Amino acid sequence: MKKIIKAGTVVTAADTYQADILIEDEKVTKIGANLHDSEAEIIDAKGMYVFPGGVDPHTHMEMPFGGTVSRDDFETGTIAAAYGGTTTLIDFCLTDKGKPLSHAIQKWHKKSADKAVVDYSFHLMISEINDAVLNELPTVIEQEGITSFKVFMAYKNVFQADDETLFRTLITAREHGALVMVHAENGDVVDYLTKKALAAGHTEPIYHALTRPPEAEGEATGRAAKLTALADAQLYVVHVTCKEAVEQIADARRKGFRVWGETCPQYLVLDQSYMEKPDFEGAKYVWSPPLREKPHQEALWNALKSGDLQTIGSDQCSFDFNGQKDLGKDDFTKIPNGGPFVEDRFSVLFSEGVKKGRISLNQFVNLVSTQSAKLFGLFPKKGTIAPGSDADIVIFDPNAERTISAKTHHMAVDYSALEGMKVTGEPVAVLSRGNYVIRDKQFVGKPGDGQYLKRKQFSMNHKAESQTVKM
Ligand SMILES: NC(=O)NCCC(=O)O
Ligand SMILES: [Zn+2]
Ligand SMILES: [Zn+2]
Repeated sequence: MKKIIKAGTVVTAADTYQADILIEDEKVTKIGANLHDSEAEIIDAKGMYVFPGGVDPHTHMEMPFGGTVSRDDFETGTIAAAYGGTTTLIDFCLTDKGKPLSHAIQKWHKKSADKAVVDYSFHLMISEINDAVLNELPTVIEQEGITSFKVFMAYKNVFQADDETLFRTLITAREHGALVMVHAENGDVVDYLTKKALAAGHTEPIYHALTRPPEAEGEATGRAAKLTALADAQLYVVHVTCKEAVEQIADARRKGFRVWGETCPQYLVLDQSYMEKPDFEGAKYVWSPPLREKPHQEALWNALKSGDLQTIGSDQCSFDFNGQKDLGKDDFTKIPNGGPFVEDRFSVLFSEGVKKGRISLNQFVNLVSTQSAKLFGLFPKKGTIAPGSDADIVIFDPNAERTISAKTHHMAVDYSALEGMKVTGEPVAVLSRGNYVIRDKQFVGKPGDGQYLKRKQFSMNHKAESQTVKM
């Protein structure tokens, strides 16, 4: 069925203009004034922004972690994403040492294929480099279209890889045109500080933050950036939380190295003091790296504005407060790390960023959609509104006001980290490849309609930043 989105304000990373959009066969086919087609359904977007669907580069759906499994799966998680204006997400596929990579990838396909309501793809965790892994990687890249590898520099004795593994992954990624992602914290330092805190009898949630200082994140970020330079490779640092890490990324970029950084809405709007809430409520705010003291928020906003950080991920990894977070009631190290944000990523950035004058409208689109599509090999199919692009479109009321609450959100988790927060701006309708997933603020999609996306390789002549972003 053809559709024409009429009279909206179309916003891309590069432009803001008034136009109609014709959608045929899942694609945008025409953009212009006064478009007409007698067969098309007309969608009135007067007074609305028309954004490309959000691309969330960082989610963990139904992920085994911390002795439990993250609460939102590919069904509830992608429905919540759609409500929030996200039409593509890239989830982290966890591998097991000693097992074929294909084993993990098949597991992730099984979890997602019949459940996802919007399109999705996978990053692949690399925990070891050996002949078996090296032999399998060309298939992973060419047949599965997985062109980004994740290495954890933290979570000692669980996911943490050593520097040799990181360095060899970087070299391998360069050879295969893939992008390496790191969780950058010095896991050995964190492990030492954690043991010391526990030995001193400190068990409360706040000690999660106190044992993971910003310096440990800055050190690991700098180390990863330097190894990237040495390997002549390309690096994406996930969930950057602090000034120390931003400085390392900015420094590497100034020197011309191919290093990018992501932050998450939680680090922009919440701070370390939340972890001191009484009655164990601080556990709701346990992420790794942890929430930081308030001044770091300023550094992150400045980095988004200046371009030192380029993307916003949700790091969706939700655990119920009752029955999951409380695994750590007597020991902060047993609190499952992570929180629910896939639904709120887009509107929090609009409300706190654009509405409060911290970033421009076009920077907003770049951060929540375009730049992730470019870096992860999905552009221009995803991440923009242009003839030939998938018709992944958000019709957004910039003046709608609402209060975030677990009572009304669509994630499967029993709390919201943003309970009571007022935001301005809300998706009214969301299209995924031309089909409604959200209509009149209600979900109308279908589990299984989301398609798995094979992604392009990261080329050495990558043009990720060549398109001008309006400031
Ligand atoms: N960030 C977090 O606390 N949980 C999700 C796993 C990760 O990204 O490290
Ligand atoms: Zn992480
Ligand atoms: Zn994560």
